[in-house]
Amino acid sequence: MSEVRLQVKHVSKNFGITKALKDVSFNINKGEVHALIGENGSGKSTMTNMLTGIYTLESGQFILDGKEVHPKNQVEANEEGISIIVQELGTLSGLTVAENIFLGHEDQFVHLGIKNTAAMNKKANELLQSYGFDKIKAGDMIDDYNFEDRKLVEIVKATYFNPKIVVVDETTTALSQEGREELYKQMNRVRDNGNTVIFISHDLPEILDKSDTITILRDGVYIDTVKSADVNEDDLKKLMVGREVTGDYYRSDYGEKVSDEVVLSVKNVTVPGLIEDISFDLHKGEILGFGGLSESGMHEIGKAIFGASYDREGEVVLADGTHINDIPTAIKHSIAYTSKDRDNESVVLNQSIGDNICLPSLDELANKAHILSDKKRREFADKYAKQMSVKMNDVNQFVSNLSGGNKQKVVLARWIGKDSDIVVLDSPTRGIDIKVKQDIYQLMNQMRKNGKSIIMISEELMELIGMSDRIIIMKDGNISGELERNQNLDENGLISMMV
Ligand SMILES: Nc1ncnc2c1ncn2[C@@H]1O[C@H](COP(=O)(O)OP(=O)(O)OP(=O)(O)O)[C@@H](O)[C@H]1O
Repeated sequence: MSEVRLQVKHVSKNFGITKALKDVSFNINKGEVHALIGENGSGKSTMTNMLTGIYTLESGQFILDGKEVHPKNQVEANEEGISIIVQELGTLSGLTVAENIFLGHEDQFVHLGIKNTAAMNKKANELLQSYGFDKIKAGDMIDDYNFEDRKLVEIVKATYFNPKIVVVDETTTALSQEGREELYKQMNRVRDNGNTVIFISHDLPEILDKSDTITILRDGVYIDTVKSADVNEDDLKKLMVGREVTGDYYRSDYGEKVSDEVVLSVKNVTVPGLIEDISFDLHKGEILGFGGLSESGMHEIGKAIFGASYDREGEVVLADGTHINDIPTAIKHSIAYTSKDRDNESVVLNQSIGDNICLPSLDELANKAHILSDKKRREFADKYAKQMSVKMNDVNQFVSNLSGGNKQKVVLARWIGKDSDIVVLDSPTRGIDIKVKQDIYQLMNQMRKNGKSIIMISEELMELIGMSDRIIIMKDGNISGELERNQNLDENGLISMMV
């Protein structure tokens, strides 16, 4: 019999009229990776945020190794032996790598009121080296590192002190293949030390492969706890959604000819240090996929097209000869863009769902006197929020209060509302549950059939293979290969061009 590490007892949490968790009880054992799954907004992060002191526990109990814990913040949670790697950026700008790793635990480096920065950096460098993250230097500002490397720093921060429970909240889809492997390695290490990982992910094959036990939540209600070895993907889908999930997931067509009409040309584009002399054409009605490792430069392609790169050289030209050099010109000429760094670059967190959805469409929605009525704003936002199944009370709710997947749906709703002709999607289904993922794939397929052109940049090799007419693979800032849509493509074929 495995020993119980954490008892979740009658836990409930309300946010205003939203009942995020309703009387949830279950146990988590020592020495296991325990997955927590459920659709967007089902209460997974609310549960783990309370356990890790990010939210306050409203009613119910967390019993850790037989003792009730009630952390009021993350530092207190760490002291109880609980840590978390969050969905979005969990490191703080303006601090060094070492300061981030030891945030809230600097006391160990303070003597007679003076912080010994050299000692802190030395300890941090030793840790980074022991994880094999030598490329990251303790004394550097965290801002000098990209999203992926900052996640690696978070892994160190959350695991170096050998905690009893590490929560990994929807982190893997923010990482490239190499980053994921690093994370899995650390998750296994935690488990092999007899400790516990609470693992949140929407990737069901990954859940089945990496976890020992799975607890399912639906609409804030506890559904079941099962052994991973006893279930398959379809069982999990049914438990999550409450009914059989059927129908095509990805596109099912092969051999359809893509139009020769070029809608956008990228010519000799260089962003110093990131991408070098990149050229390609995008065709009408085409889904063009971009894959690669984190340092490959593929995420910069989206920014470069949208006029959002600093120091870009070369040209991005539309079929009518318009040059895209800045974001307003891109939006004016019907280009849409969603960034991988959702909270910093895609949504305006401190604005409502309605404002976020209407943002690029304000000109079209306003009357001749440039006034936008509240009714019109609400109707427009409501229509597209509902089309994307955003789980919300109403469109006046702040985006900062939405679950991660629902924030992503708002970003997509904005651009569907705008009805752009060229849509650049960086990591479009990150953090999105299986049902909405299926909707998004169908939507992309419909957009393609309607003559829209899509660039999809993704770490998800299966979605690249499943959805793209053509896939460009990037490596070290250059194009390392190109593949046409065909039934025989597999992940290994792509990976061989990426590494
Ligand atoms: N700070 C908050 N204020 C108001 N409502 C919130 C807040 N945090 C979460 N909620 C709501 O609680 C519900 C559960 O959200 P939660 O983030 O726990 O879902 P989740 O299962 O983690 O979803 P996802 O898979 O999208 O990350 C949602 O309806 C969400 O909008």
